[in-house]
Amino acid sequence: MAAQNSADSQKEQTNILTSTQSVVKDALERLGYPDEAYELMKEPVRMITVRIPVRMDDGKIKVFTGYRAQHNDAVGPTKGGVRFHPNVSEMEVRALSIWMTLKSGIVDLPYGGGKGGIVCDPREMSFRELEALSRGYVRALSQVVGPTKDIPAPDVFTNSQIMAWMMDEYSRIDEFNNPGFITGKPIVLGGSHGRESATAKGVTICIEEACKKRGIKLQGARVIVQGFGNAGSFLAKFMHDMGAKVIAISDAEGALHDPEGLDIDYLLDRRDSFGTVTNLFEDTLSNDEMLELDTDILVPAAIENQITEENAHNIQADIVVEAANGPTTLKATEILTERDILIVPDVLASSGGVTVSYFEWVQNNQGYYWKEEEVQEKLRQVLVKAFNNVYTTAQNRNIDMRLAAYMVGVRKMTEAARFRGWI
Ligand SMILES: NC(=O)C1=CN([C@@H]2O[C@H](COP(=O)(O)OP(=O)(O)OC[C@H]3O[C@@H](n4cnc5c(N)ncnc54)[C@H](O)[C@@H]3O)[C@@H](O)[C@H]2O)C=CC1
Ligand SMILES: O=C(O)CCC(=O)C(=O)O
Repeated sequence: MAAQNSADSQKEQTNILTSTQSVVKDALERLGYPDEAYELMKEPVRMITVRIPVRMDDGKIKVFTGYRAQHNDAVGPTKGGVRFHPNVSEMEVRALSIWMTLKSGIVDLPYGGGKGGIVCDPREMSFRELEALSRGYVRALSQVVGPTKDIPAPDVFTNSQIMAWMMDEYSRIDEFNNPGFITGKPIVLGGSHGRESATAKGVTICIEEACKKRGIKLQGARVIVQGFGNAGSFLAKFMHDMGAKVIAISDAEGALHDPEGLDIDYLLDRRDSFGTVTNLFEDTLSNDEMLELDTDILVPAAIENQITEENAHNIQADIVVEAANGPTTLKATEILTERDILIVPDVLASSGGVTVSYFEWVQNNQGYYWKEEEVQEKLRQVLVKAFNNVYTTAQNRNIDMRLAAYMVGVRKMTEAARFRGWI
Protein backbone atom coordinates (compact mmCIF):
# COMPACT_ATOMS: atom_id res chain seq x y z
CA MET A 1 0.00 0.00 0.00
CA ALA A 2 2.83 2.39 0.96
CA ALA A 3 4.57 1.51 -2.29
CA GLN A 4 1.33 2.21 -4.19
CA ASN A 5 0.97 5.63 -2.48
CA SER A 6 4.51 6.53 -3.36
CA ALA A 7 3.96 5.40 -6.97
CA ASP A 8 0.79 7.52 -7.12
CA SER A 9 2.59 10.59 -5.78
CA GLN A 10 5.39 10.09 -8.33
CA LYS A 11 2.76 9.74 -11.08
CA GLU A 12 0.98 12.87 -9.91
CA GLN A 13 4.04 15.06 -9.93
CA THR A 14 5.10 13.99 -13.44
CA ASN A 15 1.60 14.63 -14.83
CA ILE A 16 2.35 17.84 -16.68
CA LEU A 17 -1.30 18.83 -17.01
CA THR A 18 -2.23 18.61 -13.33
CA SER A 19 1.00 20.27 -12.22
CA THR A 20 0.51 23.10 -14.74
CA GLN A 21 -3.06 23.56 -13.56
CA SER A 22 -1.92 23.84 -9.95
CA VAL A 23 0.55 26.65 -10.75
CA VAL A 24 -2.03 28.43 -12.92
CA LYS A 25 -4.50 28.29 -10.00
CA ASP A 26 -1.93 29.66 -7.59
CA ALA A 27 -0.98 32.46 -10.03
CA LEU A 28 -4.62 33.50 -10.60
CA GLU A 29 -5.38 33.49 -6.87
CA ARG A 30 -2.34 35.64 -6.11
CA LEU A 31 -3.49 38.09 -8.80
CA GLY A 32 -6.91 38.22 -7.13
CA TYR A 33 -8.95 36.79 -10.00
CA PRO A 34 -12.18 34.92 -9.19
CA ASP A 35 -12.52 31.12 -9.45
CA GLU A 36 -14.23 31.48 -12.86
CA ALA A 37 -10.91 32.61 -14.29
CA TYR A 38 -9.33 29.30 -13.28
CA GLU A 39 -12.33 27.34 -14.58
CA LEU A 40 -11.77 28.92 -18.00
CA MET A 41 -7.98 28.70 -17.94
CA LYS A 42 -7.51 25.13 -16.69
CA GLU A 43 -8.36 23.38 -20.00
CA PRO A 44 -8.26 24.22 -23.73
CA VAL A 45 -11.52 25.68 -25.07
CA ARG A 46 -11.28 23.28 -27.99
CA MET A 47 -9.59 19.87 -28.16
CA ILE A 48 -9.65 18.00 -31.45
CA THR A 49 -8.64 14.39 -32.12
CA VAL A 50 -8.09 13.34 -35.71
CA ARG A 51 -7.43 9.98 -37.36
CA ILE A 52 -5.15 10.17 -40.39
CA PRO A 53 -4.97 7.27 -42.87
CA VAL A 54 -1.63 7.05 -44.67
CA ARG A 55 -0.64 4.56 -47.35
CA MET A 56 2.77 3.33 -46.20
CA ASP A 57 5.61 2.33 -48.50
CA ASP A 58 4.71 -1.38 -48.09
CA GLY A 59 1.31 -0.66 -49.67
CA LYS A 60 -0.68 -1.04 -46.42
CA ILE A 61 -2.79 1.71 -44.86
CA LYS A 62 -1.77 2.83 -41.37
CA VAL A 63 -4.09 5.10 -39.39
CA PHE A 64 -2.34 7.64 -37.15
CA THR A 65 -3.87 9.60 -34.27
CA GLY A 66 -3.28 13.35 -34.06
CA TYR A 67 -4.39 16.12 -31.74
CA ARG A 68 -4.76 19.88 -31.75
CA ALA A 69 -5.53 21.81 -28.58
CA GLN A 70 -6.70 25.44 -28.79
CA HIS A 71 -6.32 26.75 -25.31
CA ASN A 72 -7.89 30.18 -25.48
CA ASP A 73 -8.57 32.74 -28.18
CA ALA A 74 -9.58 35.72 -26.01
CA VAL A 75 -6.47 37.66 -27.07
CA GLY A 76 -6.26 36.54 -30.70
CA PRO A 77 -5.74 33.41 -32.81
CA THR A 78 -4.20 30.44 -31.05
CA LYS A 79 -0.58 29.60 -31.86
CA GLY A 80 1.88 26.82 -31.17
CA GLY A 81 3.93 23.96 -32.54
CA VAL A 82 3.13 20.46 -33.76
CA ARG A 83 5.23 17.54 -32.55
CA PHE A 84 5.66 14.13 -34.16
CA HIS A 85 6.64 11.68 -31.42
CA PRO A 86 5.64 8.19 -30.24
CA ASN A 87 4.81 9.52 -26.76
CA VAL A 88 2.43 12.28 -27.88
CA SER A 89 -0.78 12.10 -25.84
CA GLU A 90 -3.92 14.15 -25.46
CA MET A 91 -2.89 15.12 -21.93
CA GLU A 92 0.52 16.34 -23.13
CA VAL A 93 -0.98 18.44 -25.92
CA ARG A 94 -3.50 20.00 -23.50
CA ALA A 95 -0.70 21.04 -21.11
CA LEU A 96 1.51 22.30 -23.94
CA SER A 97 -1.34 24.52 -25.20
CA ILE A 98 -1.66 26.14 -21.76
CA TRP A 99 2.09 26.82 -21.79
CA MET A 100 1.70 28.51 -25.18
CA THR A 101 -0.89 30.91 -23.72
CA LEU A 102 1.56 31.69 -20.90
CA LYS A 103 4.44 32.27 -23.33
CA SER A 104 2.39 34.63 -25.47
CA GLY A 105 1.37 36.54 -22.33
CA ILE A 106 4.96 36.78 -21.08
CA VAL A 107 6.35 38.17 -24.35
CA ASP A 108 3.14 40.11 -25.01
CA LEU A 109 2.03 38.65 -28.36
CA PRO A 110 -1.53 38.99 -29.74
CA TYR A 111 -2.13 35.23 -29.48
CA GLY A 112 -3.62 32.57 -27.29
CA GLY A 113 -2.00 29.17 -26.93
CA GLY A 114 -2.37 26.20 -29.24
CA LYS A 115 -0.44 22.96 -29.65
CA GLY A 116 -0.66 19.83 -31.73
CA GLY A 117 0.92 16.44 -32.11
CA ILE A 118 0.78 13.15 -33.96
CA VAL A 119 1.56 9.81 -32.36
CA CYS A 120 4.25 8.46 -34.70
CA ASP A 121 7.97 7.86 -34.92
CA PRO A 122 9.28 9.96 -37.82
CA ARG A 123 12.72 8.35 -37.42
CA GLU A 124 11.19 5.16 -38.82
CA MET A 125 9.22 6.76 -41.67
CA SER A 126 10.25 7.58 -45.22
CA PHE A 127 10.17 11.10 -46.63
CA ARG A 128 7.10 10.19 -48.69
CA GLU A 129 5.23 8.76 -45.69
CA LEU A 130 6.03 11.88 -43.64
CA GLU A 131 4.73 14.13 -46.40
CA ALA A 132 1.48 12.14 -46.62
CA LEU A 133 1.06 12.28 -42.83
CA SER A 134 1.73 16.05 -42.67
CA ARG A 135 -0.77 16.75 -45.47
CA GLY A 136 -3.35 14.41 -43.90
CA TYR A 137 -3.10 16.23 -40.58
CA VAL A 138 -3.83 19.58 -42.26
CA ARG A 139 -6.76 18.13 -44.25
CA ALA A 140 -8.27 16.77 -41.04
CA LEU A 141 -7.96 20.14 -39.27
CA SER A 142 -8.48 22.59 -42.14
CA GLN A 143 -11.84 23.86 -40.83
CA VAL A 144 -10.46 24.98 -37.48
CA VAL A 145 -6.96 26.24 -38.29
CA GLY A 146 -5.79 29.18 -40.42
CA PRO A 147 -3.94 32.50 -40.22
CA THR A 148 -6.70 34.18 -38.22
CA LYS A 149 -7.76 31.09 -36.25
CA ASP A 150 -4.89 28.84 -35.19
CA ILE A 151 -1.33 29.00 -36.54
CA PRO A 152 0.92 25.91 -36.21
CA ALA A 153 4.76 25.84 -36.10
CA PRO A 154 7.60 23.31 -35.59
CA ASP A 155 8.29 21.42 -32.37
CA VAL A 156 9.92 18.09 -31.49
CA PHE A 157 10.79 16.06 -34.64
CA THR A 158 9.11 18.52 -37.03
CA ASN A 159 10.98 21.04 -39.17
CA SER A 160 10.75 23.60 -41.97
CA GLN A 161 10.14 20.90 -44.62
CA ILE A 162 7.11 19.62 -42.72
CA MET A 163 5.87 23.22 -42.32
CA ALA A 164 6.26 23.65 -46.11
CA TRP A 165 4.12 20.56 -46.88
CA MET A 166 1.49 21.70 -44.40
CA MET A 167 1.44 25.23 -45.86
CA ASP A 168 1.12 23.84 -49.36
CA GLU A 169 -1.77 21.55 -48.35
CA TYR A 170 -3.60 24.38 -46.59
CA SER A 171 -3.08 26.69 -49.58
CA ARG A 172 -4.53 24.06 -51.95
CA ILE A 173 -7.62 23.61 -49.77
CA ASP A 174 -7.99 27.38 -49.41
CA GLU A 175 -7.36 27.90 -53.15
CA PHE A 176 -5.05 30.75 -52.14
CA ASN A 177 -1.33 30.95 -51.39
CA ASN A 178 -1.46 31.40 -47.64
CA PRO A 179 1.97 31.62 -45.98
CA GLY A 180 0.54 33.11 -42.75
CA PHE A 181 -1.17 29.78 -41.99
CA ILE A 182 2.00 28.35 -40.46
CA THR A 183 5.40 29.59 -39.22
CA GLY A 184 8.86 28.06 -39.23
CA LYS A 185 8.69 27.74 -43.03
CA PRO A 186 11.72 27.75 -45.35
CA ILE A 187 12.78 31.35 -46.16
CA VAL A 188 11.82 30.95 -49.84
CA LEU A 189 8.23 30.19 -48.82
CA GLY A 190 7.87 33.24 -46.56
CA GLY A 191 9.83 32.03 -43.55
CA SER A 192 11.58 34.58 -41.37
CA HIS A 193 15.29 35.07 -40.99
CA GLY A 194 16.24 33.94 -37.51
CA ARG A 195 13.28 31.58 -36.87
CA GLU A 196 15.33 28.40 -37.06
CA SER A 197 17.69 29.55 -34.32
CA ALA A 198 15.12 31.69 -32.45
CA THR A 199 14.40 29.32 -29.56
CA ALA A 200 18.11 28.94 -28.83
CA LYS A 201 18.70 32.68 -29.26
CA GLY A 202 15.97 33.41 -26.71
CA VAL A 203 17.52 30.88 -24.31
CA THR A 204 20.92 32.53 -24.84
CA ILE A 205 19.51 35.95 -23.94
CA CYS A 206 17.96 34.46 -20.79
CA ILE A 207 21.30 32.83 -19.89
CA GLU A 208 23.08 36.18 -20.32
CA GLU A 209 20.54 37.92 -18.08
CA ALA A 210 20.58 35.14 -15.46
CA CYS A 211 24.41 35.21 -15.40
CA LYS A 212 24.31 38.95 -14.70
CA LYS A 213 21.96 38.37 -11.76
CA ARG A 214 24.15 35.59 -10.36
CA GLY A 215 27.49 37.30 -11.06
CA ILE A 216 28.63 34.51 -13.42
CA LYS A 217 30.93 35.37 -16.31
CA LEU A 218 29.70 33.55 -19.42
CA GLN A 219 33.20 33.56 -20.90
CA GLY A 220 34.70 30.29 -19.62
CA ALA A 221 31.52 29.16 -17.82
CA ARG A 222 30.74 25.43 -18.02
CA VAL A 223 27.51 24.57 -19.84
CA ILE A 224 25.62 21.27 -20.22
CA VAL A 225 22.95 20.94 -22.89
CA GLN A 226 20.48 18.04 -22.90
CA GLY A 227 19.12 17.48 -26.44
CA PHE A 228 20.95 18.24 -29.68
CA GLY A 229 18.04 19.09 -31.96
CA ASN A 230 16.79 22.49 -33.04
CA ALA A 231 16.89 24.12 -29.59
CA GLY A 232 19.89 22.25 -28.13
CA SER A 233 22.30 22.27 -31.07
CA PHE A 234 21.93 25.98 -31.86
CA LEU A 235 22.27 26.73 -28.16
CA ALA A 236 25.47 24.68 -27.85
CA LYS A 237 26.86 26.56 -30.86
CA PHE A 238 25.93 29.99 -29.45
CA MET A 239 27.44 29.14 -26.05
CA HIS A 240 30.62 27.82 -27.69
CA ASP A 241 30.94 30.92 -29.92
CA MET A 242 30.46 33.20 -26.90
CA GLY A 243 33.43 31.60 -25.15
CA ALA A 244 31.57 29.32 -22.74
CA LYS A 245 32.79 25.73 -22.34
CA VAL A 246 30.16 23.21 -23.46
CA ILE A 247 31.31 20.25 -21.37
CA ALA A 248 28.45 17.86 -22.20
CA ILE A 249 25.64 17.36 -24.69
CA SER A 250 23.13 14.55 -25.16
CA ASP A 251 20.46 13.12 -27.42
CA ALA A 252 17.91 10.33 -27.07
CA GLU A 253 20.70 7.70 -27.30
CA GLY A 254 23.12 9.01 -24.65
CA ALA A 255 25.53 11.79 -23.69
CA LEU A 256 29.06 12.98 -24.47
CA HIS A 257 31.27 14.60 -21.83
CA ASP A 258 34.61 16.39 -21.99
CA PRO A 259 35.58 18.59 -19.00
CA GLU A 260 37.82 20.59 -21.35
CA GLY A 261 34.90 21.41 -23.67
CA LEU A 262 33.46 19.49 -26.63
CA ASP A 263 34.20 20.30 -30.28
CA ILE A 264 30.71 21.62 -31.06
CA ASP A 265 31.34 22.40 -34.73
CA TYR A 266 32.46 18.81 -35.30
CA LEU A 267 29.38 17.43 -33.53
CA LEU A 268 27.07 19.73 -35.50
CA ASP A 269 28.63 18.49 -38.66
CA ARG A 270 28.00 14.85 -37.73
CA ARG A 271 24.51 14.96 -36.20
CA ASP A 272 21.55 13.59 -38.16
CA SER A 273 18.34 15.44 -39.00
CA PHE A 274 16.70 14.18 -35.77
CA GLY A 275 19.45 15.61 -33.56
CA THR A 276 21.28 12.33 -32.93
CA VAL A 277 25.07 12.24 -32.76
CA THR A 278 26.12 10.25 -29.68
CA ASN A 279 25.56 6.93 -31.50
CA LEU A 280 28.79 7.63 -33.41
CA PHE A 281 30.86 7.41 -30.20
CA GLU A 282 31.69 4.56 -27.85
CA ASP A 283 32.55 6.39 -24.64
CA THR A 284 29.13 7.76 -23.73
CA LEU A 285 27.23 8.52 -20.53
CA SER A 286 23.51 8.15 -19.93
CA ASN A 287 21.30 11.26 -19.90
CA ASP A 288 20.73 10.72 -16.17
CA GLU A 289 24.47 10.65 -15.45
CA MET A 290 25.03 13.79 -17.53
CA LEU A 291 22.39 15.82 -15.70
CA GLU A 292 24.25 15.33 -12.42
CA LEU A 293 27.68 16.49 -13.64
CA ASP A 294 29.27 19.54 -12.01
CA THR A 295 28.57 22.63 -14.13
CA ASP A 296 27.69 26.32 -13.97
CA ILE A 297 24.74 26.26 -16.35
CA LEU A 298 22.42 23.36 -17.17
CA VAL A 299 20.04 23.59 -20.13
CA PRO A 300 17.48 20.82 -20.57
CA ALA A 301 16.51 21.11 -24.27
CA ALA A 302 14.83 17.77 -25.01
CA ILE A 303 11.68 16.43 -23.36
CA GLU A 304 9.55 16.63 -20.20
CA ASN A 305 10.20 15.39 -16.67
CA GLN A 306 13.99 15.16 -16.77
CA ILE A 307 14.70 16.85 -13.42
CA THR A 308 12.49 15.21 -10.80
CA GLU A 309 12.35 14.59 -7.08
CA GLU A 310 14.71 11.66 -7.77
CA ASN A 311 17.68 13.65 -9.09
CA ALA A 312 17.04 17.29 -8.06
CA HIS A 313 19.23 16.92 -4.94
CA ASN A 314 22.15 15.87 -7.16
CA ILE A 315 21.99 18.66 -9.73
CA GLN A 316 25.19 20.68 -9.42
CA ALA A 317 24.45 23.68 -11.66
CA ASP A 318 24.09 27.26 -10.39
CA ILE A 319 21.52 28.10 -13.05
CA VAL A 320 19.01 25.85 -14.84
CA VAL A 321 17.56 27.41 -17.98
CA GLU A 322 14.68 25.42 -19.47
CA ALA A 323 14.82 25.39 -23.27
CA ALA A 324 12.52 22.35 -23.32
CA ASN A 325 8.88 22.47 -22.35
CA GLY A 326 8.29 20.98 -18.92
CA PRO A 327 11.70 19.44 -18.13
CA THR A 328 11.49 20.06 -14.37
CA THR A 329 8.69 18.80 -12.10
CA LEU A 330 7.16 21.02 -9.44
CA LYS A 331 8.73 19.05 -6.60
CA ALA A 332 12.13 19.38 -8.30
CA THR A 333 11.52 23.12 -8.75
CA GLU A 334 10.96 23.35 -5.00
CA ILE A 335 14.13 21.39 -4.23
CA LEU A 336 16.31 23.39 -6.64
CA THR A 337 14.91 26.69 -5.32
CA GLU A 338 15.63 25.64 -1.72
CA ARG A 339 19.17 24.87 -2.84
CA ASP A 340 19.41 28.43 -4.25
CA ILE A 341 19.69 27.21 -7.85
CA LEU A 342 18.12 29.80 -10.16
CA ILE A 343 15.56 28.23 -12.54
CA VAL A 344 14.61 30.21 -15.61
CA PRO A 345 11.32 28.47 -16.51
CA ASP A 346 10.32 27.09 -19.91
CA VAL A 347 7.47 29.53 -20.51
CA LEU A 348 10.00 32.37 -20.39
CA ALA A 349 13.26 30.75 -21.56
CA SER A 350 11.83 29.04 -24.66
CA SER A 351 9.59 31.92 -25.76
CA GLY A 352 12.08 33.11 -28.41
CA GLY A 353 10.63 30.57 -30.87
CA VAL A 354 7.07 31.85 -30.75
CA THR A 355 8.32 35.45 -30.70
CA VAL A 356 10.07 35.07 -34.05
CA SER A 357 7.11 33.01 -35.30
CA TYR A 358 5.02 36.08 -34.56
CA PHE A 359 7.53 38.20 -36.53
CA GLU A 360 7.19 35.71 -39.41
CA TRP A 361 3.38 35.97 -39.35
CA VAL A 362 3.57 39.78 -39.28
CA GLN A 363 5.93 39.73 -42.28
CA ASN A 364 3.57 37.34 -44.13
CA ASN A 365 0.60 39.59 -43.39
CA GLN A 366 2.33 42.72 -44.65
CA GLY A 367 4.21 41.01 -47.49
CA TYR A 368 7.37 42.89 -46.52
CA TYR A 369 10.38 40.98 -45.20
CA TRP A 370 12.89 42.04 -42.55
CA LYS A 371 16.63 41.67 -42.47
CA GLU A 372 18.22 39.19 -40.04
CA GLU A 373 19.64 42.03 -37.87
CA GLU A 374 16.20 43.57 -37.49
CA VAL A 375 14.74 40.26 -36.30
CA GLN A 376 17.61 39.73 -33.85
CA GLU A 377 17.37 43.24 -32.41
CA LYS A 378 13.60 43.00 -31.90
CA LEU A 379 13.94 39.52 -30.35
CA ARG A 380 16.56 40.80 -27.89
CA GLN A 381 14.39 43.73 -26.83
CA VAL A 382 11.40 41.46 -26.21
CA LEU A 383 13.32 38.80 -24.29
CA VAL A 384 15.36 41.15 -22.08
CA LYS A 385 12.18 42.96 -21.08
CA ALA A 386 10.32 39.70 -20.41
CA PHE A 387 13.19 38.24 -18.37
CA ASN A 388 13.45 41.31 -16.17
CA ASN A 389 9.69 41.55 -15.74
CA VAL A 390 9.54 37.96 -14.48
CA TYR A 391 12.70 38.30 -12.37
CA THR A 392 11.44 41.47 -10.66
CA THR A 393 8.04 39.85 -10.01
CA ALA A 394 9.82 36.90 -8.39
CA GLN A 395 12.02 39.16 -6.24
CA ASN A 396 9.21 41.50 -5.17
CA ARG A 397 6.88 38.65 -4.20
CA ASN A 398 9.57 36.35 -2.86
CA ILE A 399 8.48 33.48 -5.14
CA ASP A 400 10.32 31.30 -7.63
CA MET A 401 10.61 32.36 -11.25
CA ARG A 402 8.18 29.68 -12.47
CA LEU A 403 5.31 31.02 -10.39
CA ALA A 404 6.33 34.59 -11.26
CA ALA A 405 6.30 33.72 -14.99
CA TYR A 406 2.83 32.18 -14.66
CA MET A 407 1.61 35.34 -12.90
CA VAL A 408 2.95 37.51 -15.70
CA GLY A 409 1.72 35.07 -18.38
CA VAL A 410 -1.90 34.52 -17.29
CA ARG A 411 -2.75 38.15 -16.84
CA LYS A 412 -3.21 39.15 -20.49
CA MET A 413 -5.57 36.32 -21.39
CA THR A 414 -7.57 36.73 -18.20
CA GLU A 415 -7.98 40.48 -18.71
CA ALA A 416 -9.02 39.92 -22.34
CA ALA A 417 -11.59 37.31 -21.25
CA ARG A 418 -12.94 39.71 -18.60
CA PHE A 419 -13.36 42.59 -21.09
CA ARG A 420 -15.13 40.20 -23.49
CA GLY A 421 -17.54 39.32 -20.70
CA TRP A 422 -16.54 35.64 -20.61
CA ILE A 423 -15.75 35.64 -16.88
N1 LIG B 1 11.64 24.04 -31.96
C1 LIG B 1 11.15 25.10 -31.33
O1 LIG B 1 10.99 26.18 -31.91
C2 LIG B 1 10.81 25.03 -29.88
C3 LIG B 1 11.09 23.90 -29.12
N2 LIG B 1 10.80 23.92 -27.78
C4 LIG B 1 11.04 22.75 -26.95
O2 LIG B 1 12.41 22.38 -26.98
C5 LIG B 1 12.51 20.96 -26.80
C6 LIG B 1 13.32 20.38 -27.94
O3 LIG B 1 12.64 20.69 -29.16
P1 LIG B 1 13.40 20.73 -30.56
O4 LIG B 1 14.83 21.05 -30.34
O5 LIG B 1 12.58 21.54 -31.45
O6 LIG B 1 13.24 19.21 -30.99
P2 LIG B 1 14.15 18.38 -32.01
O7 LIG B 1 13.28 17.29 -32.49
O8 LIG B 1 14.83 19.24 -32.98
O9 LIG B 1 15.28 17.75 -31.03
C7 LIG B 1 14.97 16.95 -29.93
C8 LIG B 1 16.27 16.50 -29.28
O10 LIG B 1 15.94 15.82 -28.05
C9 LIG B 1 16.54 14.55 -28.05
N3 LIG B 1 15.73 13.60 -27.30
C10 LIG B 1 14.55 13.04 -27.67
N4 LIG B 1 14.15 12.19 -26.71
C11 LIG B 1 15.08 12.26 -25.72
C12 LIG B 1 15.23 11.60 -24.47
N5 LIG B 1 14.35 10.70 -24.05
N6 LIG B 1 16.30 11.93 -23.70
C13 LIG B 1 17.21 12.83 -24.15
N7 LIG B 1 17.12 13.45 -25.32
C14 LIG B 1 16.07 13.16 -26.09
C15 LIG B 1 16.64 14.15 -29.52
O11 LIG B 1 17.61 13.12 -29.71
C16 LIG B 1 17.05 15.49 -30.13
O12 LIG B 1 18.44 15.69 -29.96
C17 LIG B 1 11.06 20.44 -26.71
O13 LIG B 1 10.67 20.39 -25.37
C18 LIG B 1 10.29 21.52 -27.43
O14 LIG B 1 8.93 21.55 -27.06
C19 LIG B 1 10.32 25.03 -27.15
C20 LIG B 1 10.05 26.16 -27.85
C21 LIG B 1 10.20 26.23 -29.28
O1 LIG C 1 6.68 29.05 -32.90
C1 LIG C 1 5.59 28.79 -32.44
O2 LIG C 1 4.54 29.26 -32.83
C2 LIG C 1 5.44 27.80 -31.30
C3 LIG C 1 6.68 27.23 -30.73
C4 LIG C 1 6.32 26.21 -29.70
O3 LIG C 1 5.62 25.26 -30.01
C5 LIG C 1 6.75 26.36 -28.34
O4 LIG C 1 7.19 27.43 -27.94
O5 LIG C 1 6.63 25.39 -27.56
